Amino acid sequence: MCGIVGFYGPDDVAHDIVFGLTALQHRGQDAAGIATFDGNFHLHKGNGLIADVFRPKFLKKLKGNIGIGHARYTTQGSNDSELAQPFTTSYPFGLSMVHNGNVINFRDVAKRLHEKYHVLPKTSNDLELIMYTFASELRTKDLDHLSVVDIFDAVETTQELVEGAYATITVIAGYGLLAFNDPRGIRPLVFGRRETPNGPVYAFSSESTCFDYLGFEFIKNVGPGQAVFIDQNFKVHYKNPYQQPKNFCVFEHIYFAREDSVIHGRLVARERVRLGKLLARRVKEAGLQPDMVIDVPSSGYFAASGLAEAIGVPYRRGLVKNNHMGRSFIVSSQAGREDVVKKKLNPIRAFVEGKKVAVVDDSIVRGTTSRRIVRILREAGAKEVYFISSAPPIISPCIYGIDMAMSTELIAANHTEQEICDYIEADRVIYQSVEDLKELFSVEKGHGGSCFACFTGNYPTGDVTRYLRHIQEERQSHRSKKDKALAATSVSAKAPEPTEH
Ligand SMILES: O=P(O)(O)OC[C@H]1O[C@H](OP(=O)(O)OP(=O)(O)O)[C@H](O)[C@@H]1O
Ligand SMILES: NC(=O)CC[C@H](N)C(=O)O
Ligand code: SF4
Ligand SMILES: [Mg+2]
Repeated sequence: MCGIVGFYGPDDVAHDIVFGLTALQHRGQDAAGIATFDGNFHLHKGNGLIADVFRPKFLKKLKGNIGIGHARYTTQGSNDSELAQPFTTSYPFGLSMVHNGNVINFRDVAKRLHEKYHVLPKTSNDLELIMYTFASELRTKDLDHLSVVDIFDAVETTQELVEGAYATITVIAGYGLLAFNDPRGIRPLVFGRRETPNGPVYAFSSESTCFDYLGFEFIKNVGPGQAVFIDQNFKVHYKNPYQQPKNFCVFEHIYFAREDSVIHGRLVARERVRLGKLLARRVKEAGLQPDMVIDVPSSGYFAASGLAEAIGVPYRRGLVKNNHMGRSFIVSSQAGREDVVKKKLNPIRAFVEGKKVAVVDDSIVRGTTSRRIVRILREAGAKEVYFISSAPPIISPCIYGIDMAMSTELIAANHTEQEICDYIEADRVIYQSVEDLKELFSVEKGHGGSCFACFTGNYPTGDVTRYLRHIQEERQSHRSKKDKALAATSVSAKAPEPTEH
């Protein structure tokens, strides 16, 4: 995931950036960063949530009427704070860049940068590869008179060379604010504008929800291969330098994006209700007659309400979530995820006791959440528990910016539905069908093409075996380091045994 924003207007933009990132916090909790420019770049980044990283004293230093921000959910490299975005470079121009996504041909891109430009990325964050490819292409232009055509040319070469998913925003010092998407538009990016007494402010954001908070008017999606550049005179330039057929991530609709965001013209909440309604047929075919439908908060809510409506049984909130625990799925170690799930959800016994409960979640990834939930519902007295997933079984890793890259972790990649049901100790497991999902997001229904790779194994960028092999090795080494560190912390954080006197 990752949340990105960029602002350019007549006044300082740091506060807008912080508000914008806060609205996108659900997209990344590992680290956050902001870069602004007022003749010099001002950069502040660190590990943690937006509210922790950007205390008021740091905000004061972030001067400038142009800037970008990032909420990171690590998919490449480690969680170290120096790998947090934005990244900056000073040659051939001052550039500062953020991205959401994942580069999959990073070895080829790194090799070319080295051989052709003698550039060596300093870290393992894939953002550097996009940024240096773009910067290196700018070097080939007339550096005294960089034009909009030159900028879009450099975007085109970057889009041709860099494979994978990348929605990007870049401050080009002294020139303006640029946003471009990968050729297939896998990740979301929207463009908007707000009028102020001093002139217009332009903004880019991963999701439109951020515009609602900040009073921006939506202008357009920055879709497949598209680029938008706002120059120093606040003139907006559009170009589609290099496009491939659209393959927007369908999982953004199922889970990642916020319910109040509109993505490619579709309100996320409404699509989730539709997904819930589609599940009704499967529940009926299985002969299930639940007494109530409950959701796994928060992201299961809309699908649960859609299912309840379609099968004519009451919806209840049967599980209460501690909102301060964050998303378990994007915690980067298994031990950490289990800890979050444990502390996060509490059942309402009076509602579920003695009932046949259909519990709806957006998806089952590793099975950590579902297993725990079935258990707590049974402990609270539920007579039967049917676990219903509004996503189909996830059988293949995502390589486009979602951290479920290891097949070994995906429960549906290696187990039948019955085995999953046994593992999570439910009376029945029901999944959305891939056909129904494809029908809902079909080209005919005006959605354009979608990526369904984690449900089908067909990747829009073609054969990805080489990438998968490499990333699995890399993940394994980061994970084991992380899990060891977490285990060590939980031991040292344990209360000391009372001593006898
Ligand atoms: O099978 P698992 O590996 O447990 O992953 C699936 C769970 O992860 C997500 O929830 P999460 O707690 O991350 O966030 P949410 O509060 O936004 O639903 C998702 O909504 C599922 O509940
Ligand atoms: N989820 C993302 O978009 C991650 C962006 C980038 N690959 C990183 O790890 O920082
Ligand atoms: S593989 Fe799945 S999660 Fe990844 S981009 Fe495609 S649909 Fe989205
Ligand atoms: Mg969840």
